[in-house]
Amino acid sequence: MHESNFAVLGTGGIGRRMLEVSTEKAGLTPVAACDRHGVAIDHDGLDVDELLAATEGNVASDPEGRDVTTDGGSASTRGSGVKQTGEDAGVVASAQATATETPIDDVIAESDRIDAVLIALPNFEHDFIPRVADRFADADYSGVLVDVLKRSRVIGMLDERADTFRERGITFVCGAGATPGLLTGAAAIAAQSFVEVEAVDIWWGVGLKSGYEDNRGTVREDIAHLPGYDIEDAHKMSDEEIAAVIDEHDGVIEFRDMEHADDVLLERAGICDAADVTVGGILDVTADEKPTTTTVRVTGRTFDGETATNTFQLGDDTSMEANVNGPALGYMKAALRRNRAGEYGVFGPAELMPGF
Ligand SMILES: NC(=O)c1ccc[n+]([C@@H]2O[C@H](COP(=O)([O-])OP(=O)(O)OC[C@H]3O[C@@H](n4cnc5c(N)ncnc54)[C@H](O)[C@@H]3O)[C@@H](O)[C@H]2O)c1
Repeated sequence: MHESNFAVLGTGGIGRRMLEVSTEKAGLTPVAACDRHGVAIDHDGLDVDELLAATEGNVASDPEGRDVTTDGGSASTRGSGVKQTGEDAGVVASAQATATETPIDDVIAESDRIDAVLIALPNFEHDFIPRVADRFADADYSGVLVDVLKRSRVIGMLDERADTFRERGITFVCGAGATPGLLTGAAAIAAQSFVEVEAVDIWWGVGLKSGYEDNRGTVREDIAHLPGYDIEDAHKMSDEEIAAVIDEHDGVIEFRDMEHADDVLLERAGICDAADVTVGGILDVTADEKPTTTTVRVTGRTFDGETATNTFQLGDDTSMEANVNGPALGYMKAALRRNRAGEYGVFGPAELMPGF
């Protein structure tokens, strides 16, 4: 088995769990992790237990540009037990980390010794992740980049960079979380029974009571999918305003017709038209139980003229973190194999599945 090392950009709700899950995957050593305020790098392998203990209840997820104090908490989060700003916020609380104003550049400076980079950064500017990828390419990084982004429009921005990635020897896997990611891959497999796919319906359920504090970033981004909001609104809203939206829905928010990249990722793999894909779901921050079972339905026509629906469901006891991070690391391993074989460019999760 090949041993590979990797870095995590962003140690928020997702990135922290990425480090934790990686300790259960074979042949992966985390060697770098950063957030907005700090960076930890150890080419012999980070002490994940220490890093997780130091950052427990201490995620530096303060969205850029909002009013924050420097005394240990934004006005809105002080007293909530979640330390989001200030000198010891986030990864710098770990003995392995140092404070820095250039966390991503600090990882890039070491990237000639890093096989893969998992990007678990927020997506409040659509081109943020593509621009981060540019910085790696500009530094002549050669290796794997994986993101867990959600928005359809970002895939095209990455595609525009595919030639550069190929020149540099970068294998980029985009949209490799749960949805898009795990569920997109499941749809690609379910489609194999058919010669023509008519519809792909993705319906997710997330119960986030105990995980809410750690996943404020994701909840904020989800609110941008509600009618009347966009990501700029969600970015600028105070924590109180976010809480007010959640309260208006009694803590249970239903989303319809979300701009999730499952659509363009299935189209680019030749499975169906993007217009035939719908994504929606229910987020419940009042309970840990999923409010609805996460289900993928793929309807199509078989070679012998039947129309049928293949259905894939997640177990109700699998958490959002399990369904994002297991697949992200799994797709990273698939990308490492491709990278070693000299396959470079931009790949979606469906392209790493059986072909159509
Ligand atoms: N595809 C999926 O199924 C799925 C599911 C959940 C979350 N996500 C995505 O995962 C991403 C992360 O979500 P989260 O809940 O962990 O967010 P979060 O706000 O908790 O964490 C973001 C992290 O990025 C760091 N960060 C922000 N700007 C930075 C910068 N300029 N330089 C260095 N670090 C920076 C923050 O300090 C924080 O550690 C989001 O984009 C979200 O959409 C995808």
